[in-house]
Amino acid sequence: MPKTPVADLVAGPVAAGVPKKNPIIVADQVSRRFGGLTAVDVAHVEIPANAITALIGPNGAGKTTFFNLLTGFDQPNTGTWTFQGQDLARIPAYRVSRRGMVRTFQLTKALSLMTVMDNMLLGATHQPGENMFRALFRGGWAKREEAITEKAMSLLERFKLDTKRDDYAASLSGGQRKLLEMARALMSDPVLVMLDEPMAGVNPALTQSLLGHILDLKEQGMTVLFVEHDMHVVQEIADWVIVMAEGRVVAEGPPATVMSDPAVIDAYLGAHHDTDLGTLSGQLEIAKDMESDMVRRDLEEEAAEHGR
Ligand SMILES: Nc1ncnc2c1ncn2[C@@H]1O[C@H](COP(=O)(O)OP(=O)(O)OP(=O)(O)O)[C@@H](O)[C@H]1O
Repeated sequence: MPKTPVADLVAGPVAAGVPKKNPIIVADQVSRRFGGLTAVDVAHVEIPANAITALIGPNGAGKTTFFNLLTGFDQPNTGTWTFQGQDLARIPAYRVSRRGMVRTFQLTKALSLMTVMDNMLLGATHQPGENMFRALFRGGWAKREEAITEKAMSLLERFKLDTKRDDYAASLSGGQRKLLEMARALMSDPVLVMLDEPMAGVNPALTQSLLGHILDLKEQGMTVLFVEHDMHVVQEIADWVIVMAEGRVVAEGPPATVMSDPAVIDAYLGAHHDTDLGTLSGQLEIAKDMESDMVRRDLEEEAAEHGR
């Protein structure tokens, strides 16, 4: 899948907050404070439709909090945003997903104790317009269930998880869990897929396959917004990169431009004074550090969850 040319994405000079030709999300003055800490303070940002956008930034920059706000899992102190032109601020998460905006999570303990197939069927409850009671009253529940199961099977085949359908999600490897999260998200035919660190905890054998699946989403007409620490991944698949630091959007642009932007280098400087930040390889070194941190945390959490 070729990268989308910058000229097709932006409707102004490349800079933080630049308007997009075809924005799927437009956010204004979005802030979230935790006590005295301002975790998110985004003046204006637009996410381009039908493209893959990476949201990057040092640890604690506010990326996950911003994701949580956009998807209704957290409430802002101030701000408004639209999704496909519709006001979405303060709409609860389950309604957000019905409108076609889904996100992935690390699988929670409860979901780990369900089978792979049950996880998929759970994803279907977020179908746009889907409502169990409505389906029952229409008398088409059995048919509907059959169709949902078929859809789940075909997605599991696509993600090479079909042989695991009756296994508990807890028994999957870190990478397979990521695939399951993505497959589950697709059960609701989303317009926008938001992936929070899709590569964290994924071993190299599955990395290429995951990248391929993300590129496929774009090819199928979906928009992808993902948080990622691995700059190799960002370089490889992102059409556009948005950089957050201390809650703000400090830079935006195509991957190559952003990586050499002084504001981005400054944003990463705090924790890494010794690294040569003037070069891409220096930045990649930082990214690898951060990634291994994420991988370690992910593995520790997984081990703690399973009492291993
Ligand atoms: N529920 C919370 N209560 C208090 N502080 C929080 C809460 N959630 C996030 N924070 C703080 O808000 C800031 C932004 O955190 P956030 O997790 O959004 O950053 P991030 O960019 O996603 O970081 P990372 O790359 O490490 O995941 C951090 O200082 C964090 O400690």
